[in-house]
Amino acid sequence: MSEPTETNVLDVRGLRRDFGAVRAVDDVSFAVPEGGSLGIVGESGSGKTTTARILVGLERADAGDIHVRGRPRAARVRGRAQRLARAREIQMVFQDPYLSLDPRTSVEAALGETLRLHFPHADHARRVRELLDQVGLGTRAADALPRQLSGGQRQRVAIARALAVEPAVLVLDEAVAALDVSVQAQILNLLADIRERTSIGYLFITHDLGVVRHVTDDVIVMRHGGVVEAGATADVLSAPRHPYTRLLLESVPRPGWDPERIAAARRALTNRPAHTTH
Ligand SMILES: Nc1ncnc2c1ncn2[C@@H]1O[C@H](COP(=O)(O)OP(=O)(O)OP(=O)(O)O)[C@@H](O)[C@H]1O
Repeated sequence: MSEPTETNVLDVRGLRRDFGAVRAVDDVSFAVPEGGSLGIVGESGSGKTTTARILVGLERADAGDIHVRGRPRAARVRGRAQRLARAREIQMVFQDPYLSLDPRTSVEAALGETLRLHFPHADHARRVRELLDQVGLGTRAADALPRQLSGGQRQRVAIARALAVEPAVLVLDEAVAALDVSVQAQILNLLADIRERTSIGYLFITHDLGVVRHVTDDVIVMRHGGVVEAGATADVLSAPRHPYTRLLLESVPRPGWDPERIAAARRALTNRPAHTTH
């Protein structure tokens, strides 16, 4: 893999994490160019979330390194200034914004709090309006509490709060999985618009190949902690090379979907050694 560069907002090399005997993340490497969008797909337990948690600093890596805009991401931080600088590198949006939004804090107060922490001297009222506008929420939403908003609106608030920090990379961990299909489409369109207007890089962690197809340029497929296939999304989805990727694609329900055939393919795959690459 090439050296970390400043034109890549994110470079990850040789990431590894063991939990006892389980190798949750096994020599995982990838890069996200400026303004790029990478999908990480794989079934439950394949190591996607652990990878994301290492990136944002919720979990430590046993090996590997992470560069943001060509600079090494510190494994440990000391003090407030370093912690804030680190948060400005990578922000994460989770599946359930209920868990990350304080139920007693209005949208405006939540955004204001983040802005005060990171940009104490800026004009916060103006920036709150800009952020609400950027995520398609009118200023009327400013006074609302999380419970007064729909799931899609809450996710817009979570995205606005992440953007408030002006991060280099936004990690979206199953960020649309809990939403209705039509709301999902709205949020994915919103994220695509934001990407067009900024140099932010996206990392979409998802089990949903439909999401990957619509919003990522490149994709890596994870299985048992390792990367079994990587490439341009269009190529990987139209001509998958690894049997596991083919199985994932066949598992997407569609007309003519045959559960028997998928079960047989799954059985065949289970008998293969876990770490074959092609
Ligand atoms: N804190 C932990 N302690 C022990 N094992 C863990 C821990 N976190 C994850 N694992 C194990 O690591 C492996 C990868 O889990 P991970 O959650 O990263 O997968 P995933 O692909 O994100 O799955 P999901 O979509 O269900 O979140 C699994 O075998 C899981 O049981």
